[in-house]
Amino acid sequence: MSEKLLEVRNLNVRLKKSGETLVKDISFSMEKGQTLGIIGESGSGKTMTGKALLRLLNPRVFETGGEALFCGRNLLALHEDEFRSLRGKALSMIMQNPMTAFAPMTRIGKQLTVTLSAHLAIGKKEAYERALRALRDVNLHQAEKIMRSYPHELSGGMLQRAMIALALMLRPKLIIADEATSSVDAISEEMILEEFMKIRAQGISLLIVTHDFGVAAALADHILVMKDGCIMEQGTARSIFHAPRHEYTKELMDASVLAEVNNHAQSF
Ligand SMILES: Nc1ncnc2c1ncn2[C@@H]1O[C@H](COP(=O)(O)OP(=O)(O)OP(=O)(O)O)[C@@H](O)[C@H]1O
Repeated sequence: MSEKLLEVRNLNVRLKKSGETLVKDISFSMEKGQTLGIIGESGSGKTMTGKALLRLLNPRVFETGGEALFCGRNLLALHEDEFRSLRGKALSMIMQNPMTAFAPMTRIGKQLTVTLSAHLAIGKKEAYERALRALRDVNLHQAEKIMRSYPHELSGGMLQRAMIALALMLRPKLIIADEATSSVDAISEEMILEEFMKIRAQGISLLIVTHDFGVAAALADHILVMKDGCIMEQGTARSIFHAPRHEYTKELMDASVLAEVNNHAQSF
């Protein structure tokens, strides 16, 4: 029998001040090893959904309701300490802007080793060796040099890979990736997609937030389509791509194909 990894029930996000609801009682679930793509146009509530699950929304601004059971524990209700020990270890994230994942004034190596030491009972040398291995695993060959570098000394694509290394280091059960390829060039995008494919092959579940049908098509086995904070449709990638039921999904797919063609045309 398949094992539930994440079960989201009636998740909602509201702006405290205006009372506006940005995510409207959405429900979905993920099985172990599954890759789910959340797709929708700008402003549809994809990022809010990912951030709500990771508890990254400022509680002074946003109110989050509903349940998000991760391995049976409600992420939204866990005590801060419990949640912190889960985030990074069992649950990690890859964001659109890798600069937000790293502290700007601390060398990459220090950030990786501190993360490892915070979660595992290992010494400094072991942490250093593991961090090096994690960087090499994502094809960052000059790993020693990268360990000595500050975030601003790396290219966008390299930093994105370093962030993937950081996310993978503790062998999480689930990685939430938000527009992870949006801020890099086409070559880096291709490489990052390859890294995601490797992550999938290791049986780690992925929740991919993207506006790009191409990214979702390359990676996801299940798709959830969002609009105005609601789920318009969800199902296997095959069913969504081959027989979309909703007009909005068709429009999104057409827009994505058009963008792809335009990108291609610009490269000539
Ligand atoms: N800090 C904020 N304060 C108030 N409203 C916000 C804030 N951030 C986002 N929103 C609103 O929440 C809604 C959902 O935004 P969200 O960022 O989740 O969209 P998205 O689907 O991820 O789009 P994009 O791909 O452009 O990031 C939008 O209407 C947006 O204007």
